[in-house]
Amino acid sequence: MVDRPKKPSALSATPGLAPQAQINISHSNSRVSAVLPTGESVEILLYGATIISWKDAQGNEKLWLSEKAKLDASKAVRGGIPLVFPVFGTAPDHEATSKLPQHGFARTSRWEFLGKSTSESSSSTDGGDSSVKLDFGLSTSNLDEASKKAWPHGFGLIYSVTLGREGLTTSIVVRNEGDTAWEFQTLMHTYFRINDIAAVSVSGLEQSSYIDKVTVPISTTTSPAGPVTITGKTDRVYTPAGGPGAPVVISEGGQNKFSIIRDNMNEVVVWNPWVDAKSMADFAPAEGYKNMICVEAGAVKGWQKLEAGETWEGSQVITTGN
Ligand SMILES: O=P(O)(O)OC[C@H]1O[C@H](O)[C@H](O)[C@@H](O)[C@@H]1O
Repeated sequence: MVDRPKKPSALSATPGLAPQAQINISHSNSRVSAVLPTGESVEILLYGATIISWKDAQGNEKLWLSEKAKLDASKAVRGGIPLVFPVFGTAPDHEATSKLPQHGFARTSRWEFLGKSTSESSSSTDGGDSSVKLDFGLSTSNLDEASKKAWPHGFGLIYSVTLGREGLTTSIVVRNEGDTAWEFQTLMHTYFRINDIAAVSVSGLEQSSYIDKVTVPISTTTSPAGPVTITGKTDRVYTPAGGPGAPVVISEGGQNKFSIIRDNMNEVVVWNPWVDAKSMADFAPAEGYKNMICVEAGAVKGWQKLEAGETWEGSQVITTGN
């Protein structure tokens, strides 16, 4: 027997063979998932291009998903990261979008998976992909007849989900593919999973103007100097004073859990339905409002206008831990 003290053992010794992110298409071509060699993972429904799971290397879920969320394309998903476009809420006074359902059609339309556009390899000795980017597309031709009729504009969206070891980035490119100008709003409706809402605080929203959608009538005010805590039904549209580049941080028990920085998304919506969750048919368990907080990056105050042929891009970068 030949002794081979230096037999090749590590794939990472050969850069071309470094472990890659694994992409899997499942559930009759209706879901896409990606797993990094280090174990982080993300799962996306083509229905709405809704991210329904994001786990760290240890398998800990980062997003809250209702136990009664519909994942069969019958209703917008309650949890994960639904994508709002071209209207946030409803806009009865904005004629061009007034016929659309709450939060528009992007979250209830079937997107196309455009594939893995890039992956980055780590240069460290453990080798392998340290991130992977998945692209999804939606354009006028993908819409059902009702949506086309309600919003008869030529458009194209590319939504990119980048899974990394440190976090998750979502970005959207909006393009006017028609021959007249139109306006839109967009938002990434992230449901963060937390253990106990009573221990959660959100910083980065201090001394910022916000619209309070819970008061009757809706009011606009400026937040105090301290971080935001949630002690009842909360539905606010903040324009953080620090601008998109200043992090909005969700802490629990004094520990940073998530940090969000934004590009071109000037607003941050903070939503927790509190005990109203009990009257939402797809919200389960009813006490689940204690385990979630929506902190949503968006461009939702006023409208983004695109002339024919123009594009707009917005994104959020979510990192975990300190
Ligand atoms: O129930 P949905 O249509 O998914 O909306 C859920 C929530 O989305 C946003 O956070 C809005 O600010 C809320 O007013 C709304 O209740």
